[in-house]
Amino acid sequence: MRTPLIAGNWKMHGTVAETDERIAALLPRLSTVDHADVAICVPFTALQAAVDSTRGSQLGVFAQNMHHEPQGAFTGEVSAPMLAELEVGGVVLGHSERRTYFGETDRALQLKVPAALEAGLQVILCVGETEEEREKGDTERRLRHQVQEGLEKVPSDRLGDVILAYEPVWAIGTGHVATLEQAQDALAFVRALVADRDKEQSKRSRILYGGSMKPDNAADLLALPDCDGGLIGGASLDVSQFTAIVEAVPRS
Ligand SMILES: O=C[C@H](O)COP(=O)(O)O
Repeated sequence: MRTPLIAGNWKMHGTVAETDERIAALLPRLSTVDHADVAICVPFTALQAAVDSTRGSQLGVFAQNMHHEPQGAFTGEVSAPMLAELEVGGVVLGHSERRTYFGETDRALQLKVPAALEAGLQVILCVGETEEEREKGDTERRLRHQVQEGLEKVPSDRLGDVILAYEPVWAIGTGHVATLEQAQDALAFVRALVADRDKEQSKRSRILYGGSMKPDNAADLLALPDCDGGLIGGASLDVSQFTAIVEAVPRS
């Protein structure tokens, strides 16, 4: 009932030329994929090229950030209507790198998430604890805060439209993937937090795992009961690895 999503977060990788080249290699390998949604999240400067070269294909294109206001005196920022005008399909919000390096706050996300939905964009809202928070036993407290704040201004009937990505910060780019038990516990906890707002909507919520997902661990993670896909960083830059992860999605 929930279509799995495999989203490749390219982060700050991909000139226009590299984007065209990678998409050209990727599309033929996705032509038989009908069991999952697949998307790439590319830098702002590559969005137009990515939209143009994926038009009519099953590969979606997401941005990696946006401002909550539709326009205004916010030098260097890009708004949700601007992304929608480019025919970008969605946006990643609250990635831990934005929280850590660029001061992204839960309060800002409270405004960004509904603004993106309002503009017709899909949203992948990232949440996850640091290593220190996990060691202190604060994982659930951290996730509760991030999920509740991020969804606070989302109307109840749109809650299930928000894709959540559980990404333990200590697993991102480290090769140190969460155990299956850690991942399932956190994914189920995130779904329960949505259910606290609206149980029916929580059954629609797609919840992804992210953090060192690779071809050799993807099948086990993607088979977890509350795992509806993956947000893939490093491995998404390699067409063979990314395709292998898409192929690892269970066919129901
Ligand atoms: O957005 C993706 C995550 O940060 C995961 O990155 P990674 O697969 O390189 O660990």
